[in-house]
Amino acid sequence: MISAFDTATIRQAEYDLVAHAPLDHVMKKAAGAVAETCAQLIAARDLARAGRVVALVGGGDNGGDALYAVAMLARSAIECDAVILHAEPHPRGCQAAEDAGVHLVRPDLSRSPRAVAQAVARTVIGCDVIIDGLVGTGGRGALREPFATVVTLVRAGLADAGDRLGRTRRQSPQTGHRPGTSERSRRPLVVAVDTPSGLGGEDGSVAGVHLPADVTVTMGALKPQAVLPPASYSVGQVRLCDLGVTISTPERARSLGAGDVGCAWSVPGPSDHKYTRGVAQVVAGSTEYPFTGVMCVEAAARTGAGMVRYSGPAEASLAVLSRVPEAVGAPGRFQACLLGPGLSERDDARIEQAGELMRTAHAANLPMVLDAGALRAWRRLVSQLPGGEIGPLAVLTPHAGEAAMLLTHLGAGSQRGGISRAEVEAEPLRWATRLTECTGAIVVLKGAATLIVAPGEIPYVQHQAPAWAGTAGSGDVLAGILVAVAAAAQAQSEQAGAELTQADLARRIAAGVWVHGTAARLAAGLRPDRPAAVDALSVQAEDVEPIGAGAPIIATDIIAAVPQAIRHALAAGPLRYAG
Ligand SMILES: NC(=O)C1=CN([C@@H]2O[C@H](COP(=O)(O)OP(=O)(O)OC[C@H]3O[C@@H](n4cnc5c(N)ncnc54)[C@H](OP(=O)(O)O)[C@@H]3O)[C@@H](O)[C@H]2O)[C@@H](O)CC1
Ligand SMILES: Nc1ncnc2c1ncn2[C@@H]1O[C@H](COP(=O)(O)OP(=O)(O)O)[C@@H](O)[C@H]1O
Repeated sequence: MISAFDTATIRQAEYDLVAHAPLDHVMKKAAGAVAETCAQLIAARDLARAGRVVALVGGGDNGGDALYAVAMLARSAIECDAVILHAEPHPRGCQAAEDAGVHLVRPDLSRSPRAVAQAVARTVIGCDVIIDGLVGTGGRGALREPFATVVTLVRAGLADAGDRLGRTRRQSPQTGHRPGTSERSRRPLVVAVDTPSGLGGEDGSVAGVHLPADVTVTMGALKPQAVLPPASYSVGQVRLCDLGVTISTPERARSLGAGDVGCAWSVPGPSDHKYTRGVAQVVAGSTEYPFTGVMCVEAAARTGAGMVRYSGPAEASLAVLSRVPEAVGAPGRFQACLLGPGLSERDDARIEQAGELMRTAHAANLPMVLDAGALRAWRRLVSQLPGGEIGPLAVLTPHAGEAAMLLTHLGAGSQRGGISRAEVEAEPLRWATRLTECTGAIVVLKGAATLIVAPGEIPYVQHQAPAWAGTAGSGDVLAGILVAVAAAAQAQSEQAGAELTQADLARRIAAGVWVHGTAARLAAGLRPDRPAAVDALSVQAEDVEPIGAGAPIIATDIIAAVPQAIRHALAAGPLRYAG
């Protein structure tokens, strides 16, 4: 499990730590992790020369970390510059850097932000690694000048370097030349100290310009920006430097890893059979989208449901049964239902059928997954339930557009009017939380990072899915996985004679989201574990996964890879013994 804590909590824990150990001692540990990371990245460039690092230094302890880091690198013969962008940089850090032979660049800070930024841009040209030590946890609000212009210009320079690299690659068919490893990684890599400068929001929101990192070496514990979108899209690979801080307050957000999923996963034993493994009922597909049901049903079956029942229009049923003959068309008992993928609001018969199943599930307190068409038909469906309440075991799976639509419909926005998709994308945690508050349901807000939020619970955020997963039908596959997971959770509770709780269901659903993302990774040819926050010193440079790694996939490829993803989770989970 990866846990992120509020910045204020971590800062307090750091204060408690430095009350017992000298701050410089702790800073040198932090700086050591940054230096080690830079050295690994440079080693992976396979250069004929020693490599060159430029640190951007602000006025706080974050700048101090950067200065100590370049001091360490300079002592191992790497050429280092430190650009001092504050009138009062960390004095002992400056001294250490100077003593180690770091070239200190001091732009005239009385000049315009553009002039200062140009001096920075000149210094970073041709370097291998930029250390971003402008601001860390002490950052407040949007970056001020000259940092904002410095960051804007450095970003533009990095984009340019990337473009030039792209042109080199495109030339290769004519020249027959294939860029080598060092050539391919010519763009300077950005290593953020603690947190990329400009990413200060506690809820993952981003205000103003920021410097995206390839690697973020974070100190003590993960900050919210490391896991919460959209900020988390700019942290690159996160490496945790364990300073030995102790935090006893609850997390801000958590992410399940393979081992957690392995623990949470229902595995059949000798006394199990299809009914104890969970029966999933799917209402999906329509005359307009007859194949949607195929994806939901096959995904549910491959996720391990004991049985999948399917209801849909005749042409869709035919498509489902010819692709998944194991599916059962007859109605009957079920432990969780999925309503909505490919459901057209104009298809009254199907909406009526979904409504009936929803009433059955609601009366029996069974989990139900509501996706796509069921979210659009919210008013018609939910008004039929006692008190118009969907219940705690409902799982809503909107993407940002559907979440905006539902929030608007529920009157959750400001008085001015509705909520837009862009607003949800800018503050996904805020709006997913609002949606759980309005409905009492578990909300799975889909995106590059998918949030799983239940009222009063610590939210889960899962980042496994590569961007290749954003393809038509991928959400239907997810919905199929989730109904199987929910059915298994309900079946297991029935076996144990206990009620399935919302918190337990939310955790299982997060495990299902992990399986979807990991299956997409495997299908795209990526290794199953996305490089994640781990011990700073144990990771190799090749663990930095570039954007665009992998290959295109279609939704059915994800389904095919589901068993392999589950196998990976079970292998990482606990050993299980019968009895
Ligand atoms: N404490 C510990 O135990 C350890 C702490 N460690 C490290 O220290 C970091 C925290 O250090 P910190 O508290 O000095 O804050 P830091 O992030 O450097 O920022 C302060 C500077 O930023 C400036 N500034 C703020 N907002 C700004 C804006 N919007 N735009 C522009 N400037 C802005 C602010 O300026 P001011 O507002 O004061 O004028 C001030 O100069 C933490 O992230 C970790 O890396 C490690 O060494 C391990 C041990
Ligand atoms: N950029 C992205 N990176 C990773 N996953 C993505 C990205 N964009 C979309 N996804 C995932 O793809 C799925 C798309 O779901 P949805 O929008 O409902 O598609 P559809 O309705 O076509 O099935 C979701 O699981 C979402 O998390």
